[in-house]
This record gives sequence, structure tokens and C-alpha cells, in this order.
Amino acid sequence: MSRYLTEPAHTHGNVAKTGILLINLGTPDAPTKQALKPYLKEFLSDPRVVEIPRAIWWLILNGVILTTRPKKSAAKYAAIWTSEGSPLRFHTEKQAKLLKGWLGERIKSPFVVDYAMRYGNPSVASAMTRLSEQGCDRILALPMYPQYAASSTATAFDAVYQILETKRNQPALRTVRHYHDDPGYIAALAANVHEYWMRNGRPEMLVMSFHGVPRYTLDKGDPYHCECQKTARLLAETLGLSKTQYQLTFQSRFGRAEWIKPYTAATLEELGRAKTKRVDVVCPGFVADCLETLEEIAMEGKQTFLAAGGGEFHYIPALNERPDWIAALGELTLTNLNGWVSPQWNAAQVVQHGEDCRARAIAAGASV
Ligand SMILES: C=CC1=C(C)c2cc3[nH]c(cc4nc(cc5[nH]c(cc1n2)c(C)c5CCC(=O)O)C(CCC(=O)O)=C4C)c(C)c3C=C
Ligand SMILES: [Fe+2]
Ligand SMILES: [Fe+2]
Repeated sequence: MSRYLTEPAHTHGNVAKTGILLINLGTPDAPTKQALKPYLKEFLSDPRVVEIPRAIWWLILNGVILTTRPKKSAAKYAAIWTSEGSPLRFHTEKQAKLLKGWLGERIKSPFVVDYAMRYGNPSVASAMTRLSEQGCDRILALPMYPQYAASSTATAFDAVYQILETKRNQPALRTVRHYHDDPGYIAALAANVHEYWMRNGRPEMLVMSFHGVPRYTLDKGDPYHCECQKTARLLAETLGLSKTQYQLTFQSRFGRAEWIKPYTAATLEELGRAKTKRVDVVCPGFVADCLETLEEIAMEGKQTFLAAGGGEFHYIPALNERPDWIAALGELTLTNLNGWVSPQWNAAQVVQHGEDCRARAIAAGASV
């Protein structure tokens, strides 16, 4: 049997169609131990996420982590689950719909916007199939991670490449590697914080908390650390903050290895012990609220800060469906679609292949 899929019969005269695929990390189907186990297994079996030798990791993952973590993680997910399901999933779905609307007002060339989760559902494979079935012969893969990390961005691309490896009739592919310093993204982040402060007043300290990664990834050349630093600096500059008014920290440490520092939890504890009157936390690396922001920061982080003696704690929500963020995402998409889409209907895109069709029919044995 061929390792390459049989494709629908090639037809002539098709208009090029662009598929824009938003990819986020993933989420379980339900906040239960049963749903967490396969989700965590898929996630933590990815060698981009845990780089220790496979045989050793297989024993730790199956012998320890998957016997204890699903229950603990399910309880955390249950605390943030909504009637619409997982916040990460529904925000990503809404972002995709809004992006479609934004682009629809600006381009006339055929396009489709869809979204996928790197782990769990809707999978990258299912989204690629949907795009293919709709005739997309050009794909833009856009991870919902402004800062590039091998454990988030590269593995999202790997999932797309794995699908393409099976295809006989491959679409053209473009990838958006990062947008950590994109002016529209930074402006939306700053406006989000600024509006929050207009409504609620200012804190003594703004903590900008990014998802962490193992320290060895920085030593091995992953640019993630630098990209977080740059986002934080640009956000602080746009807000007019001095270096004493904000701190950059890294959250969500997993496992025993050292991760990039300073850790968010340790910083919140120190700020609490120092009797800081008010701390606001914003998570610029998460463009949608999720477990890591709503539970780890807004609940656990708050508890850590208050228990250590801190005053007031505020979590500033992620960009989610903010119109300025959707516009920034739209501009970013248009830039990366350069030459693929047009604001006008372009008659030249409709190519008549009469002669080619005739040649194909002759090759197939017809007497034309
Ligand atoms: C923002 C980008 C992300 C990077 C980089 C990243 C690296 C990374 N994550 C883990 C382990 C876990 N992360 C978990 C949840 C989670 N991680 C991100 C984003 C990044 N992770 C998001 C958006 C989420 C939330 C998902 C949701 O459903 O809301 C989890 C699962 C939850 C739990 O059981 O705690 C784990 C585990 C590692 C090891 C890693 C880098 C090596
Ligand atoms: Fe993570
Ligand atoms: Fe750096």
C-alpha cells in the first residue's frame, strides 16, 4: 500500500484558495481524570516538550505522571471550566470567527479560517483535512504564540508537516514563526493594561508573567527567553513604565529540572513578604485565557501573594476577543499572505485549462 494518500481527481480551472489555520496548544475534552489522561499522554509524549531519553521518560510518564497528574489537573480544569467548555478552546474558536470576519471585509480572494489544537481536539490532522476538502491549495499556519519556542511553535509546525508528508497533492505552506514585537500586538497589550488601570487604578508593581521553559532550551539556542524579554520591554515602554515598576517572570514550571527564572510564584511570594500594597499580573504570552492564567495566576498566584502578606492582587485578562487584537492578528495575517490574496477579485486567478484538460483526457485513453 502506498504511504501517500489517494487524492480527489485533479480538476482544472480551480481558483487558488487559502486556508488560514490558527493553532493553539490544546486542552482536554472535559475536566475529568478520564479525559485528562489521554490528553496529557499525547502532550507529554511529544519529544519537543520533554527532551529526556525516550525509554527513561516512558517509564516516568506511564509509571508516575499519568497515575497521579490527571486527577490533580482535572480538579484545576474543573475550577475554570465554563458552560462553553474550556476557555482556551472557546476563545480560540471565537478568535478564528472574528478573524474570518475581519479578513472578509478586506480581501476578495477565496479563503477559509479554521483552528486546531496541537494536542486534543480539534486536532491539526482534522483541521488539515477540512481545509483540504474545501479546496485549500495554500495554507498559512499561524500559532497563537507570539514568542517562538520549540516546545510550542516548532511542535505546532511539526504537526502540520506530518500531515503534508502523507499528501500526494501538497498545498503550498507558509508559517508565522513569531510576532513578539509586532506593533499591533504590543499596542493591543498596552491598551488592555491601560484600560484596566483606567477602570481599577494602578498597582505598585506590574508582573508580566510568561509561560516558562526548561533552562537547557535557552542554553541550546531556543530564542524564547529573548523574545519574552523584548515583548516585556516594548510593553513597558509603551505603558511608560520605569524598570522599578514592572518585573518579568516565568510560570508553570513542570518537573524537577531548572526552568528559566525568575519564577512567577517565587516572585509573588517575595512581593507579598515585602508587603507590596497591590500587584497586577498580566500574561502577554497567552493571547487567550486558559488554565495557566485563570487557575495558576488568578487563583493560585493570588493565594500565594496574599498568604505571604501582600495587599491587593489583580489579574488582567488576556487579549481574547479584543477588537484591537483581532485587527493586529488580521494585519499580521495579511502581511504573511502577501501575493496570495487580493482586495479585488482578480480575473486572472481563474485560469481556464481547456488544453490541459484535453491532454489529460488523452493520457487517460480517451479519443478526443
Ligand atoms: C505559551 C506557550 C507555551 C509553552 C512554551 C509551553 C511549554 C511547556 N508546557 C509544559 C507543560 C504543560 N503545559 C500545560 C498547559 C498549557 N501550556 C500552555 C502554553 C505553553 N506551554 C497553555 C496555553 C496551557 C493551557 C492549556 C489549557 O487547556 O488551558 C500543561 C497541562 C496542564 C497541567 O496538567 O498542568 C502541562 C503539563 C511543558 C513541559 C513545556 C515546555 C517544555
Ligand atoms: Fe505549557
Ligand atoms: Fe535572552
